[in-house]
Amino acid sequence: MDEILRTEGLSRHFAVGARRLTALDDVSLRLGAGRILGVVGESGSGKTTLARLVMALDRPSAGRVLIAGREVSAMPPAVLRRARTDFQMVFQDPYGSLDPRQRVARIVAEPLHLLPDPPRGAARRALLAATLAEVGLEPDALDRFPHQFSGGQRQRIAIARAIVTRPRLLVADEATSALDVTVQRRILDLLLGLRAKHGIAVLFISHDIGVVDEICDEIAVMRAGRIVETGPARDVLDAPRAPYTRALVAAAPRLDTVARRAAQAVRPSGSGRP
Ligand SMILES: Nc1ncnc2c1ncn2[C@@H]1O[C@H](COP(=O)(O)OP(=O)(O)OP(=O)(O)O)[C@@H](O)[C@H]1O
Repeated sequence: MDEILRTEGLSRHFAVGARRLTALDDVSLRLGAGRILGVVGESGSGKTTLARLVMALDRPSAGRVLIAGREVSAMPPAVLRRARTDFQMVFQDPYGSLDPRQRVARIVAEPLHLLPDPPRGAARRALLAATLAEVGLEPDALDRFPHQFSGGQRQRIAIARAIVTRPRLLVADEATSALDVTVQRRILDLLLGLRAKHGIAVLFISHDIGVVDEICDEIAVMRAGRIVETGPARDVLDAPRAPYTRALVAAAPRLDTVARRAAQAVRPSGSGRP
């Protein structure tokens, strides 16, 4: 496997008063180039902590993060800054994650300062317009402000910002959770399109197993900071081994297919596939 992301024995403890809280406990994951790995689990299971460690926004208490073979969790700041062109993040809140005072051109261009020789003038404008086209927005969007766009369009702007340096890894933390179902579908299609066209790998973090089902090749199920089950999406969803995964699949609210799987998963003899 041409590996883009690997975490090895990743742990993160926080001091909460006199107590030590373990947010992440010995998490080892691998993500191949151009693959989509879903990390699913309920609130508080450690998903955002994992995302922040992968993005090197936080340092692990133990273990390490390697992106394209380089240990980002131990890089000095100047080296890390350059490496960041290779991995970018899309956040949950399409309203809060874009600065309302800046025009879209400025917002999307923000990561370009990480490049050793950022494009300027007409070349910069052309790159920004081409990047907007990649996410399905017209070039005139560059001169507008975030409030002039819908939630789904804002998330497209956030994705444009994340791909402007042509990263090989996107970390999407609940990136579709604030959107209604039809808009959510279109954003998932956009991520799938970017993977197909550019081979971008995605670490797709969500509490929603139905959404994960729609987009992911592999799934890691998290509970209380630990991975309880991991494997190809079809295997994990069609025949969950861990009781916790079975309960998650059974509780998935939306998709008929998921409900069908849940019925199978809870049948005593139910390891068969639909
Ligand atoms: N900076 C921090 N200080 C103290 N505790 C923290 C900190 N960050 C996270 N935690 C705790 O770590 C645990 C995991 O939190 P995390 O945000 O990673 O979970 P999550 O799965 O992303 O949940 P959610 O979907 O609600 O964001 C929680 O108990 C949380 O309260």
